[in-house]
Amino acid sequence: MADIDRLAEPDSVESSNLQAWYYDDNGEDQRLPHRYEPNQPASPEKLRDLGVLYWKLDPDQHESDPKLEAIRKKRGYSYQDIITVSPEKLSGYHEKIKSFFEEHLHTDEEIRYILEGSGYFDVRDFDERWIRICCPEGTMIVLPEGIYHRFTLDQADYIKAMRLFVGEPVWTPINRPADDHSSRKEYVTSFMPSTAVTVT
Ligand SMILES: CSCCC(=O)C(=O)O
Ligand SMILES: [Fe+2]
Repeated sequence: MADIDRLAEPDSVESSNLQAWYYDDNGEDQRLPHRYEPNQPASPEKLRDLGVLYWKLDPDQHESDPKLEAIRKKRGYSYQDIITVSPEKLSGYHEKIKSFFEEHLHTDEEIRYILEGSGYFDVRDFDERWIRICCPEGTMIVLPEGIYHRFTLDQADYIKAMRLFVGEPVWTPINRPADDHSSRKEYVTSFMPSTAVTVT
């Protein structure tokens, strides 16, 4: 394997220290962890099967990180900017926070690298359950095109994240229902177990 491929390889199921769990929809503040009692962890295999990729990186190195460079090059991430989400830093904070938490998909990958603070991405599995992915500082996460998801801050109310994109960025959310959208159909065909083609 070439060096760049090796460097750009997502964290493996074995090496992952990502925390994810099934979301207890108990009506409480979205910023709370929403773990079941007892907790129901979602495994790295499960996230892999849903097409979610992640890396643990060193945010102190983000301006000159060979690993980040390798990921950008390998995956064609030509665009990057930095977004800070907090009541003080983000204009239109209340509307944006609300729209981030509406269940939606995108016509491209959603790529975020958490430089400071923390938050939660929730992704839908194929049994219609939410999986909450804890994203502390240093987490780089890729949600595949067409996956239903949402984002919330946690109770610290602060995240600073790098947003990456292939080409000119399109941040538009397509709210659910979007089952007939080509990005959704493509996602379902690629990742939903019952539609996977078995060759015997
Ligand atoms: C973690 S970045 C803030 C959220 C966001 O940009 C999004 O959900 O699109
Ligand atoms: Fe999104």
